[in-house]
Amino acid sequence: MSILSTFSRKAPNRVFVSVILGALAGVCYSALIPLVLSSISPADPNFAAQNDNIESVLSFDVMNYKLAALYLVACLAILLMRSASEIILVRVASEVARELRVKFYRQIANAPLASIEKIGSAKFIAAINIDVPRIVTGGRALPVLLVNGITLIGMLGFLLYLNADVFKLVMVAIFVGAVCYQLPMMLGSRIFQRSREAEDKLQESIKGLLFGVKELKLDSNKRGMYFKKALLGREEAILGHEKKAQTIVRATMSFGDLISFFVIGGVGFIFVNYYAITPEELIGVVMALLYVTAPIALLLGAIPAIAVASISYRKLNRLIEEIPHEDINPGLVELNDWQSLTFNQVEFRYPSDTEEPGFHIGPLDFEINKGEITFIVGGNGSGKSTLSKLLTLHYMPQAGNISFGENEVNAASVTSHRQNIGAIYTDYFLFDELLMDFTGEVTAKANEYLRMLHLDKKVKIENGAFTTLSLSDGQRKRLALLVALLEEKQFYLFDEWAADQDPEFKEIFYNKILPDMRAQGKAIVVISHDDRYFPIADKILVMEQGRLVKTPSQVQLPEQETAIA
Ligand SMILES: Nc1ncnc2c1ncn2[C@@H]1O[C@H](COP(=O)(O)OP(=O)(O)OP(=O)(O)O)[C@@H](O)[C@H]1O
Repeated sequence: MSILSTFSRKAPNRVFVSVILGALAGVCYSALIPLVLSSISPADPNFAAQNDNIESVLSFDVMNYKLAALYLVACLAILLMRSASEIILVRVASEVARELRVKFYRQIANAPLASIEKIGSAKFIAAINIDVPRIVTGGRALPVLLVNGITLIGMLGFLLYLNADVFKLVMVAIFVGAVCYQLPMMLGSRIFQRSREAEDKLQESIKGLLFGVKELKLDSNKRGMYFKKALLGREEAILGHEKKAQTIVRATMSFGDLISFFVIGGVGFIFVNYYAITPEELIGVVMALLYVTAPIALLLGAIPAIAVASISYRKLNRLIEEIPHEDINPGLVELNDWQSLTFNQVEFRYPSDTEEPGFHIGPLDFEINKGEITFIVGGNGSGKSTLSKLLTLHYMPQAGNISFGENEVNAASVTSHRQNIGAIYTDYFLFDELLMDFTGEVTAKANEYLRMLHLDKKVKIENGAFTTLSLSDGQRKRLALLVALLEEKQFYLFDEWAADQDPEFKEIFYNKILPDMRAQGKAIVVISHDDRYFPIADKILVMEQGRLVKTPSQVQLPEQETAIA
């Protein structure tokens, strides 16, 4: 079983001990009935001597005290071994959950950006929040399966010892019962699978609700339609699947519970008429069959959790397989100093799921120099953000090459080149922690930037973290700029940074910060529609339909050098 193998890969020794303890608990369980029966059976040769075999323990008369002591020991052994088996496996399950999540974090961090964008965040969140806990729940049900499975085997052995014909009857009943049980269970499992697929889509809708709550609140009609189509529609679909699957599973489980009573009835009312069976044997058989109903019920109860866990396990593994590992050297290599970043015949195309080919960019040829400010301008959808991801090495060229000075960017060096790049994208993320070594010098600089960006009254930096992120959009973006500046990179890209800043901060950004950075010898690329500030640029690249164009058709450029494709 794949879940058990995951558990045993994680902690082979502990899982082995858990299995052995579970098995021993099952053996002890199955020994309880024979012990009681041999104590009270009149057919027992010791029975006659039982009255002589009474001991007083704690002022109670205990008949057949040796067997009683054995019974007590078996009970205590069951208690200890079953608890230990379950505790061990539950702990391993928690560790497996943590490991699965960490594996996932690493996989996401090491995946190419294009793959993460294609798969979409909802699927990742669903996997972490739905599949991992289900796998753990399924794992926790394994000891139940084990203890009760062994008990069942033990009791079957006891039945064989009591009466071979009854044993055969029970085996036939188990076979027929298992077939009748498995078929609907498989159907239920398939419906659970459909429900799980629907949950991915629901996560997407929940994301829409959270991120689009402002728009939805403004328009009741829109909100109603969103609830109906995206949320309730998908909820209904999941509910329908779950109800169907649970009905099948629960009905099948109840049928499974009854199998042993059918067998008891069959033995008590029919079997006795055809086969010779002594009353003592009959009592033993009926007791064993009654006793076995509880393990069967527990066994059957554990199966749905394990079936659901298996579905989640497969789903998780499929997703893990779907996330490619970026085939690059994760280590750092020595790089030569560089003055220019060069694009040489660079081309990139988005993959497409339709007949229509994905957006294509290139071939692009240009240089970005240190000590210069380069603007990238162009209309919506012209490919500026796509180019920004090529410039910051998240997308790799599918043709042509990118070099920093003499160093061509390749799989061996890309991680090292990325260390030299700082960027604020349009969909930037602001971490509340400043993830850097905080020396006195850095603190002084951070405080200076806070003052310059008029944030010193709003935010402080304490223990390497911002005291608050409850800020306006413009203020948050200024904090992102502060972080970027503190990182002291050689090459910076700002994608529409100033778009939501008021004139005062636009002025500071374009006429103070950028020129200061240029004076420090940084290479700076600014994607912008702020044509008022185009004069500060040393070079302007104009994008149109994925290409650099000579004549800007959508933007009015100042009289200045325009870089050409
Ligand atoms: N992740 C993606 N997968 C597939 N196609 C994409 C993806 N991102 C963008 N595109 C496509 O690439 C084209 C260029 O988009 P891009 O975001 O680069 O333009 P842009 O110039 O930055 O536009 P804007 O000024 O509106 O931000 C668009 O037609 C878009 O459909």
